[in-house]
Amino acid sequence: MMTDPKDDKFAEASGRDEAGDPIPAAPPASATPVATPPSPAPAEVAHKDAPVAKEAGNAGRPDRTGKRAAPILRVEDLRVAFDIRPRGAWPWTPSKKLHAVGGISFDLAPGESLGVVGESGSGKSTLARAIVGTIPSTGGRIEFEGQDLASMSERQRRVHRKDVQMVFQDPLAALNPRMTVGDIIAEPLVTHEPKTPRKEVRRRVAELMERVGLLPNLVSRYPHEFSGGQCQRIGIARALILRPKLLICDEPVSALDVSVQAQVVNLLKELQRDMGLAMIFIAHDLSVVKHVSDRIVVMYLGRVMEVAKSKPLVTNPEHPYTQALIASVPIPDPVLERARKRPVLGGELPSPMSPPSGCVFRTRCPKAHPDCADGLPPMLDLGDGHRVACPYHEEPSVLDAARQMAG
Ligand SMILES: Nc1ncnc2c1ncn2[C@@H]1O[C@H](COP(=O)(O)OP(=O)(O)OP(=O)(O)O)[C@@H](O)[C@H]1O
Repeated sequence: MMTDPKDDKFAEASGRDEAGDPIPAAPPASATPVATPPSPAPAEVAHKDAPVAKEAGNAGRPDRTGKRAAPILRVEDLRVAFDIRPRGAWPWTPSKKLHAVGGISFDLAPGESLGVVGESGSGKSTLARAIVGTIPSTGGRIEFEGQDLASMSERQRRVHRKDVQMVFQDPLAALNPRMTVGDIIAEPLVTHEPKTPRKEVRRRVAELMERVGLLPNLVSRYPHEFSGGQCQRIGIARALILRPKLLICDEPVSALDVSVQAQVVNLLKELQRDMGLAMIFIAHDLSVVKHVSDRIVVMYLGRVMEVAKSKPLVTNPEHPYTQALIASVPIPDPVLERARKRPVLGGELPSPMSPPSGCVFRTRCPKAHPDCADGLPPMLDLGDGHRVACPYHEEPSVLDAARQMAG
């Protein structure tokens, strides 16, 4: 089973998280161009008589009194579709709809960290952009601090843009090559709070550079003088300068070397905890997501397949898709990896222009039943915030089959 710490690419962890899992270690710094200081869907059509969860989410952590905090973010039956017109088509040719997000629901509590995993094309970035407000939703509702995003006034939108910040996948591409690092980090502050005295701007930039592990005296350098990991630290500092309440990290480490990935993952985890940030951490790699997330949402073709706290999701996944994702995580040791037999997720992700009827995963599901084509599977509540969109989740796990194959 992939959750064995030995199988994990962060296995050289120096400590353990509260779930008892190893946390990624900060490996020795790789050669870098400049010095870095020591780093400080609700059920729609149920086709079984099964208990149905109202939401695919769960408003976050209990506070000291045991009460659950009101969610900072509530996503309810969110849909995002794009109009697609074939290249070279006549202007009057009717466009087709590409359903990138097809009815997603979850909650996020203040200070909670939520992982979102799924293959490329499952709608993760579209979900992120809809929450930030850079693309409109075509259905459902996004509430931030109780305010419906779609009906916000211009003033409320400005506040929302400050409170919700993003860290992007390609750090170098996300930074303006003509601006100094100091100006890049300061830009959101100067734009949103233009009356901030220059001395205070400089102070906050220096403080953040130090906090993310960059020497403040590099403030006048340009992005090309930094390594990929350092550029991502610059991107993180820029995202934090407005002291946001929610940080959305969209594949923040996928473009980085594996050794640097662990450093950046650790940094994000530390910042999230120390600053009490709510965080959505998007990645296709479950072994990265589990280290930073209190809970994980598993997406497939624009829909939620499973939601649970990180530990149970990884050790006891219920949905065949989650099981297949876990079974397909490679083992870093090439000998063990060659010896391992694992069920490979067959076929390609279907086109979101014409998704399968019923359960969208059924065309690749090793457990598919004929009635999976009949209607959307119910989102079943297994207790403790664990929800799964599969009425056949109690059948033997795909992972059990993998273990048997491996002998
Ligand atoms: N602006 C757009 N116009 C048309 N289609 C889009 C647009 N943005 C995304 N899509 C499509 O929506 C679907 C979901 O894309 P999205 O980028 O959200 O997935 P993802 O899970 O983030 O994948 P990746 O990990 O590759 O970024 C894909 O089929 C993609 O081609």
